[in-house]
Amino acid sequence: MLSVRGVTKKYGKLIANDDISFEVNPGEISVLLGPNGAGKSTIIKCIAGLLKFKGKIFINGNENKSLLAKRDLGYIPEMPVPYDMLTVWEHMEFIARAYSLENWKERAEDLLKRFELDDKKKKLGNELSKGMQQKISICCGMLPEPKVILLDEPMVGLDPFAIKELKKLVVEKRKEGCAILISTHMIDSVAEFWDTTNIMVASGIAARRTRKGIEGSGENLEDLFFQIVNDAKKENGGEE
Ligand SMILES: Nc1ncnc2c1ncn2[C@@H]1O[C@H](COP(=O)(O)OP(=O)(O)OP(=O)(O)O)[C@@H](O)[C@H]1O
Repeated sequence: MLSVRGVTKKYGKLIANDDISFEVNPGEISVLLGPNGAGKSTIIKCIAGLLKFKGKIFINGNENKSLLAKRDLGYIPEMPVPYDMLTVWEHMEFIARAYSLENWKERAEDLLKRFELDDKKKKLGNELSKGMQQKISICCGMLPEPKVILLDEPMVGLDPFAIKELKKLVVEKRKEGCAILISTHMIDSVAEFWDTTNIMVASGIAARRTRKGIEGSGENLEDLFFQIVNDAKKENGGEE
């Protein structure tokens, strides 16, 4: 389970996350929606332990910067950063060693196959296309079988086959009981499988919904998103 409690993150004077709280339960796919600059990547980086912040974040009950929390956490960043001088297969080996994984080779082979990297095992990180970099980043993030998974704009740069495979993988992970947080602008790309959503506007959470709630009220997630963002803009004196 992921628990974010009262997180505030400032970059100098700019408040990027203002007292953010939410939870993602095991077996739940939660989507973080919001316009550019709303603060989605910042909260994901705070959860991943990459930024200092005020507040508390727990991964399965452990503070996010602890080793126990890191063991349970998988992070697929918005911008993949493969190691230039490691081959695709060496990326898998590196992660396996870093996490002291046992019996990982078959799983690594399977992941590489699913994302069509199995014939590119000898290619170096700096020889990969942007989409291939994103794919290796997904494989690296998933190899340790994390229980809490963060995906920041995961579909960007992927071809339709990889998008389909990633969606399948995410749904499988939900079935296995993982807590999954996906940040995206592409509402369509998560329409089939989201369970809960937090809509971020101007560094805060402007609305939360469950799929059941939306379906019960006859609302549509995309219409709701535009309405909430436009209302927030009006409140802030901006244009609609
Ligand atoms: N390293 C940084 N230094 C200073 N300001 C930053 C930094 N990173 C982000 N910001 C600012 O923090 C705010 C939130 O940015 P963030 O990247 O979290 O938004 P986002 O919702 O992920 O946006 P996008 O959808 O465009 O990726 C923005 O105003 C951005 O300019």
